Amino acid sequence: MFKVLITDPLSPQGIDILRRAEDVQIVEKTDLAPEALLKEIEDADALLVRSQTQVTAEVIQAAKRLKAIGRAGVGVDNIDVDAATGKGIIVINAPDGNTISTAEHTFAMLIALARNIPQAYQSLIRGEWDRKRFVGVELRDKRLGIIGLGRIGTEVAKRAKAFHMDVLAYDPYLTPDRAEKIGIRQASLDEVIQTSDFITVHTPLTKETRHLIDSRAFEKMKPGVRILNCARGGIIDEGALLEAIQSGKVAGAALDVFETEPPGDHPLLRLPQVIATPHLGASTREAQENVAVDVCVEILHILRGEPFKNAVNLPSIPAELQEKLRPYQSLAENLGRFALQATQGALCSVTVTYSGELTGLDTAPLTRTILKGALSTYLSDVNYVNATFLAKERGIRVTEQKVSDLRGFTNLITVEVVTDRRRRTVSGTLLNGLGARIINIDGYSIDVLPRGHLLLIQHRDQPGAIGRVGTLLGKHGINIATMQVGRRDVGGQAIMMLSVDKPVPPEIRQSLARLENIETVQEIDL
Ligand SMILES: NC(=O)c1ccc[n+]([C@@H]2O[C@H](COP(=O)([O-])OP(=O)(O)OC[C@H]3O[C@@H](n4cnc5c(N)ncnc54)[C@H](O)[C@@H]3O)[C@@H](O)[C@H]2O)c1
Ligand SMILES: O=C(O)[C@H](O)COP(=O)(O)O
Repeated sequence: MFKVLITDPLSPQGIDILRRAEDVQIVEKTDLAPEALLKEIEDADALLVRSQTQVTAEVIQAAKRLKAIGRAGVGVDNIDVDAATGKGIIVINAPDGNTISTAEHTFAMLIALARNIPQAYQSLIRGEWDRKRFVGVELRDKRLGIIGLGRIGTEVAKRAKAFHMDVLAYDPYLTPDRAEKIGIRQASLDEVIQTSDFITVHTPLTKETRHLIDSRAFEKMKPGVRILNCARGGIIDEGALLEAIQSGKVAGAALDVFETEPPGDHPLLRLPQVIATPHLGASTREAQENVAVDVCVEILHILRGEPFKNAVNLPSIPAELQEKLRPYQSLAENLGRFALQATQGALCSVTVTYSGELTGLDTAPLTRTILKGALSTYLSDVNYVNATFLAKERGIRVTEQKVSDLRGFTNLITVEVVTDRRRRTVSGTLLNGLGARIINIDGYSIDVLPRGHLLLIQHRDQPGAIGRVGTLLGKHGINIATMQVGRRDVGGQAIMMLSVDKPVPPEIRQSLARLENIETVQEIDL
């Protein structure tokens, strides 16, 4: 039974999906105090949140079984994604479900800001009839500067064009092709800031975008500019905005989000030029249904070990590529495990070489699997999510290359590991209809099924060495299932690769290593 903890209000349409799942126990506790969350998360398998719950490193550390954190929405700035990645916890979001709602909300704010609608309404319900004070401005022919032209920014741009606005956008990751397709002009941040009549931000809140609009930016703006933030508090420096409004530089601002939420008695909210909503961008029935359904479906997939999408801490793999790589996954993991177990010592670097039909594919997911296999030799909590992160954290160099040398196979994966003790190279292939095989170790050709208990013995190619190994294992009741011998020169260095029916205890391995002409003995468990 999987415990799914829900700590922010989620649409019942999503929760019902989990309710119908026989392997899920739902614990729905919104407004948990931080201490109570630390307790409740301990035995949870998944956590579902919106933007309110602060999923800090402390919360993630307290979790003993957590496999996934689902964000029913876009922004994950309330989740310590690095801490989750370090612990191998998948973080997913629901990026598409609230785009239209947030774009429409931004547009509602834009019009309300241009025509002073909230202020006029307040005045009217106070019993006044003031038509002079609330004279607004038209949107037609005004320049709208959009900072961040992703999903929401693009929808805002389309609506602005319908209102005959002159749309300019700054987004460092926007290609000229996309800008042309949307029908807007791409510009530098400075041009957007200096020439726009309205400026709206639609970036995530990151180290790069925090206070992207600060006092220096306000200085460069056109007098009378109007500012909108329906993305994240903190992209605009609230102190600088306050000064810019008070000085008369900025004519008005529309804010849906704040650096601290709720903002409390914020000085910006006391200014008549500021209109605001309490983070309502995604608050429509449609958006909430969309994001809750999306995230609940995906969380079930993750818990059940099925393919899923929208992971924030994993690169997304197109379904077609996943299909092509799937047969190689187990070989890749076993090559990683084999290489490091056969080598021992502190891992310094891993080089993976792909040949044959693999050269035409994006093999990064396989390299990640190889790393997972290798690191699982000495780390207990390594998984597909944190393998690359843990390797980086430990300063392990990971290199991927593609070559045409196939040695007669249609596909070939070669893993070279370098530890503080030695270097080892292991190659494997997927044989058509016969499954995976390890076909080479350090240049010695072999043919071994990568599974079960294996013994890798390095010896000198002398008469009697093989017999002595067989006799000693037999004496201790260890049955040899298969044995392969590889050598380069007669009488020189050689290897034996044995698969045995049960684990070989350390004292027997030591006895084997003391036999005449035997040099090293490594046990490998796959
Ligand atoms: N108010 C709300 O209720 C609400 C609802 C949904 C989303 N949001 C916020 O809106 C943000 C945008 O959502 P989205 O779905 O459009 O995301 P998105 O990922 O589709 O778009 C973000 C865009 O910002 C751009 N960007 C990143 N760094 C930038 C920088 N330094 N300068 C300029 N552009 C930069 C990216 O290239 C991308 O195109 C989310 O991150 C979230 O914080 C708020
Ligand atoms: O990033 C988002 O999706 C929005 O800010 C919505 O946040 P919410 O789920 O708390 O409304």
